[in-house]
Amino acid sequence: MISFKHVEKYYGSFHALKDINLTIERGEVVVAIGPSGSGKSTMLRCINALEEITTGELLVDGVDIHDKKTNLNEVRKNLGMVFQHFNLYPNMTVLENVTIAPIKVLKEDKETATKKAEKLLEKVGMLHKKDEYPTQLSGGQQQRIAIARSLAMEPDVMLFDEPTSALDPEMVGEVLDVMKSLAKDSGMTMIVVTHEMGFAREVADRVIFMADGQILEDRESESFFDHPKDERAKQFLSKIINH
Ligand SMILES: Nc1ncnc2c1ncn2[C@@H]1O[C@H](COP(=O)(O)OP(=O)(O)OP(=O)(O)O)[C@@H](O)[C@H]1O
Repeated sequence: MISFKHVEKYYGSFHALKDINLTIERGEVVVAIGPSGSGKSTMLRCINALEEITTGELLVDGVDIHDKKTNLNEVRKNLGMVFQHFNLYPNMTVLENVTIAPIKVLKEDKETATKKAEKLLEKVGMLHKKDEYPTQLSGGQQQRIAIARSLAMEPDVMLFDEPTSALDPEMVGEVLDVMKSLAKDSGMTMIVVTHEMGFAREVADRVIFMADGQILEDRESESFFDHPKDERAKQFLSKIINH
């Protein structure tokens, strides 16, 4: 469903992604880990063309998204993205934040969009806040709403870019719990960039370890955590675990 073939990415003269080859199948939960600056976010952002690739090929459901002729809006409808910062609309209620895109983009009528939004808000434990405004809510609550907002577009794939790293520690768990249930109950294809190793170990089917713009490991999660092969992956894990 997502396929990188020999993808290279430069920012000016800086080589951010080096020969990335990666295939992600429908329903897989893939977690990308690695040191800061290793290219994880860049890789994720290339998938919905928030970043352009320099060379190589990147297919999403068979569509070459970096082909100038591709209608990116169509492709992006199927790719939900949750960022570190939640970017909710501050002047809209929680419910309006979740219904706006389905009404405007998917042309759903208000009643259908509202029913769907309420179900999703219930799923992320935020239905009781539907008439409040984002600024009245905690970071963890806002991030759960951001997840509901993405899901309202009924994407095939959810991309998460360090969704818990801007949160106070006591709020991380509630967001990870929502993501866990999404991974386990919905069969959603998910690609998650995170520093949360417990989450990766528990939820990921596969782990990708990146360093210096390269994928150094791409393996089933359990085997990766039990026996990392790459020296840098070993060091990375031992540093994180000893912290
Ligand atoms: N717009 C940009 N212009 C120039 N360099 C960039 C840009 N975005 C990212 N980079 C550089 O590319 C490298 C990879 O960045 P990226 O954000 O993908 O790393 P990351 O692994 O996600 O790191 P972190 O865990 O800190 O978010 C970094 O060295 C970063 O400074």
